[in-house]
Amino acid sequence: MHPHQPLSAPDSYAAHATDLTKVYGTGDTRVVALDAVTVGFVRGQFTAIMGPSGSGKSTLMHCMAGLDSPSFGSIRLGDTETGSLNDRQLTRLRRDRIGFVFQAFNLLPTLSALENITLPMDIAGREPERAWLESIIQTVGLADRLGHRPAQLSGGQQQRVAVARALAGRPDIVFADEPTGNLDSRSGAEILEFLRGSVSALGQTVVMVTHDPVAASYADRVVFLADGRIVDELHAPTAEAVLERMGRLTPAHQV
Ligand SMILES: Nc1ncnc2c1ncn2[C@@H]1O[C@H](COP(=O)(O)OP(=O)(O)OP(=O)(O)O)[C@@H](O)[C@H]1O
Repeated sequence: MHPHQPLSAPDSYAAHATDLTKVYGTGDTRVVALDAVTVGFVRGQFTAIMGPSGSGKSTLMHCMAGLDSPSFGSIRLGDTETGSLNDRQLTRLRRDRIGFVFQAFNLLPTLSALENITLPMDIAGREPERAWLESIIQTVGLADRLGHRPAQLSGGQQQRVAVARALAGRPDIVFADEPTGNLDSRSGAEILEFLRGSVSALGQTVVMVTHDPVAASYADRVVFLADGRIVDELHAPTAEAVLERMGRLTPAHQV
């Protein structure tokens, strides 16, 4: 062993991108959405990704989660280089090791809350760990709603189902894309508390794209993107500090 190991040894990252570049289109329509981004998400941390509209937040998340493929560069999830996987292996990795929460909940309308929560595991043929599942259902406060269909639940309750679904399989990492974007501030705060609690109490790793400085203040770290590059980061952020940094990144014509 080398006596001077770096503080963040490679295996301390749940996900890591090196020189990640994504180019859409060609010629006149060519857009460099990500420009040689190198970033790591440490296990057991809650990271928020912020930046002006079009700065590459969703592209970064989609590439890291294996929903989109990089033009150049490499991505590691745990110790797996995703570039070396074929489509089937990538689908399985997404299913087994990644949890997703989307702005639009994405629940299946014909299934009950409980069936939605366990669906990814049912598809994978995995038995949920009972104690874990029950603790998640308790934590998100859904115990008395498990038989309800999504249409019988409020937006906040539907998003709680989606968070429980993302956590149920104990994924290596949860990616949340604007999870509070469709919620009133009280329901949004609940969802952020659950995500925060899954990191602090359960050791989950969460990466969340958001436009909201208050939402970002629940994270351990905020990474700021502008024009496809990481331009800044904040640790232990306050909403005020995030707002101030965002103000410096947003071009005057967008204010
Ligand atoms: N499928 C696509 N085809 C072509 N261009 C795309 C595609 N997806 C994204 N882009 C472009 O890449 C750039 C980054 O987009 P991205 O959606 O990652 O930004 P964002 O920061 O998530 O924006 P927003 O906050 O508005 O959601 C933008 O210029 C966008 O127009």
